[in-house]
Amino acid sequence: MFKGICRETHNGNMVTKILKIPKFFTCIRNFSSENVLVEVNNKTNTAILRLSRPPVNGLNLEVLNEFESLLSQLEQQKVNGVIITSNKEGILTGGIDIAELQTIDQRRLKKYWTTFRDTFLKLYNTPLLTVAVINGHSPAGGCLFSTACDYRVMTRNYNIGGNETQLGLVAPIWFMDRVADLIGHRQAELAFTQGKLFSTDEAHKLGLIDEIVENTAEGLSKAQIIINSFANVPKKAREISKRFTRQQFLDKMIRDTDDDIRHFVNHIGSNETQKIIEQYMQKLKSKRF
Ligand SMILES: CCCCCCCCCC/C=C/CC(=O)SCCNC(=O)CCNC(=O)[C@H](O)C(C)(C)COP(=O)(O)OP(=O)(O)OC[C@H]1O[C@@H](n2cnc3c(N)ncnc32)[C@H](O)[C@@H]1OP(=O)(O)O
Repeated sequence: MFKGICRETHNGNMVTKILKIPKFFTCIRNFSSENVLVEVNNKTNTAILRLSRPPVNGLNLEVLNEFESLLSQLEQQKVNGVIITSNKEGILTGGIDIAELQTIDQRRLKKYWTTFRDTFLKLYNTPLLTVAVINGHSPAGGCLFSTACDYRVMTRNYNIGGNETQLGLVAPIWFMDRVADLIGHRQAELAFTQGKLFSTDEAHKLGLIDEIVENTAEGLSKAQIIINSFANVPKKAREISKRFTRQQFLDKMIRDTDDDIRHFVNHIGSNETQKIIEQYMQKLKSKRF
């Protein structure tokens, strides 16, 4: 017997069921964590990771730790590809859970930012094939994490980009670098100085995303097609090529670790930024944009 976990919503409550599935019939391996649902299709050996942290899949410390650990498990299992999406159509993630930024405790800020960077690096650096199915809004941290994937498809009529400047915050330089890799330096400069969120169409025209899809189902099947298209590419050569094309960015990010963490702690931990964050949270709650 194979044990799987199935999570369903009944009358608004999340219910977790332990399933006993005869090995012979199993086509899904399922090892979800608290905030990230995972299923691996035994036939295609492809994993789908669905962010599942109501209300907006905010990236708090727990989500980041779970995500990083699940990716490590999938690397060990040598899956053929990983598809990253949201369990809630309409929002990939609202980015960093702002509650994590509402502190001047330097040790907490340092811990959060170290984990945030490590999780991004894990995704950016994984030898696995990764496809983001952006099935909803993807501001700030959400956009950043999707740029770490090898390929991005996005459903229509949502927004993606680095909006930090609009909030009175400054995005990390490596987010700017990564976006510049995809859309070019000039467009990245305009985007970050304005804190611009792009529509799906705009993001596609610029190259921030690779393809537009109509809905999550089409996104998932498109992602599988992309993963399949690598089936005949020698695995080792693909992995080394991925590493080589990403090496320069990686080296810079690692070289700048101490400066980046210090800037984050000083920037977010200042009373001035704390006021800005507090005001933004109030606006968000009262929907005054
Ligand atoms: C000077 C040197 C500097 C050096 C480097 C420093 C580096 C600094 C790094 C700073 C980086 C920041 C990156 C980020 O990710 S910041 C977060 C940015 N995210 C956003 O601005 C998104 C805000 N949210 C939205 O736009 C919308 O909520 C949504 C995601 C489009 C969804 O809209 P929808 O209408 O469906 O839902 P609501 O708006 O009603 O939201 C539902 C409840 O969720 C709360 N919420 C939303 N987003 C967040 C969030 N990111 N964190 C925490 N909470 C969030 C919202 O308030 C609602 O709560 P309520 O039900 O209690 O009212």
